[in-house]
Amino acid sequence: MRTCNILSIAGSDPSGGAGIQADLKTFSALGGYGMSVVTALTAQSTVGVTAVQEVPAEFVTRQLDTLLTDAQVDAVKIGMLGSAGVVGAVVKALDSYAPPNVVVDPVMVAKSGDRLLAPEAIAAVRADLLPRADLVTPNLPEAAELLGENERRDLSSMREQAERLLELGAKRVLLKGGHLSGQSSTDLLVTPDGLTETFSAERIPTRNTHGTGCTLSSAIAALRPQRRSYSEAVRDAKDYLTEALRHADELDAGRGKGPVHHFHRWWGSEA
Ligand SMILES: Nc1ncnc2c1ncn2[C@@H]1O[C@H](COP(=O)(O)OP(=O)(O)O)[C@@H](O)[C@H]1O
Ligand SMILES: Cc1ncc(COP(=O)(O)OP(=O)(O)O)c(N)n1
Repeated sequence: MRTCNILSIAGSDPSGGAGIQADLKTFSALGGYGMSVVTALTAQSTVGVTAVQEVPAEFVTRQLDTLLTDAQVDAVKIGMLGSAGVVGAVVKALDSYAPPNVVVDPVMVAKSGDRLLAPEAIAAVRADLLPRADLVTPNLPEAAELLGENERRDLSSMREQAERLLELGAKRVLLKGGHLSGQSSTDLLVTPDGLTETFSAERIPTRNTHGTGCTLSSAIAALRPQRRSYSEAVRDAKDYLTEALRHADELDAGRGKGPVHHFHRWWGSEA
């Protein structure tokens, strides 16, 4: 069987914990062949982001056209886009090349509190990008921003917010509960047929959670072509992330919130 090509359209994180670097590690660990289109450069460590350098939208288009006129991709993970211009460039490419399995992580603010999406670009993500997503994976603050509502902190309000996010046009919504507290970390998958599935994992007691959102969305993109459904891909992606969190304290990548560990040895089974 041909190895699946998985494309990350995202920003660079020199610390290797999030962004393009996390995505490519995840794709490789899960048996995919990773490709990347860089949308922004960040000067970033485990402590925080000190600067962001946008990639001009025209150059994002050039990267996408050059790659997608040559290679067939089996899934796309979209992360940090930075500006409305880059959102527009990505939307245009999705329309031109119609890649399958588009997973959108609507990255807005890093855990360090630094902004990774211009406030004026949120409207373009809502109106133009979400309707082209097979799955959107917001965390709780991102869901609230997309809906123009307050952040919700309980499962039944999360379910209502996920349903309202579906109305914005994404085919499926995985609302992530990593920002809640408690013994478990629970995410909700809502699909237009009215089904809601709960994915719960042990909450790993570590401060090294840099890149959890990037890792989860790229694991789903890598696994979707290898699984029968989004539900199976989310289940296995969350298992992969939970193990990467469990081993995070083995790394020493800086003084702040460290990255998760893309630990290869345990992973090997196919559905
Ligand atoms: N300490 C933890 N233990 C286990 N899973 C976690 C932990 N923190 C976050 N997660 C999981 O990581 C994924 C990303 O969650 P979240 O932190 O909400 O997103 P983001 O990184 O985009 O802010 C979710 O599946 C969430 O349940
Ligand atoms: C370049 C880049 N892209 C995305 C993020 C955000 O990553 P995420 O996994 O959502 O969470 P934190 O890294 O903020 O914990 C980023 N920081 N940098």
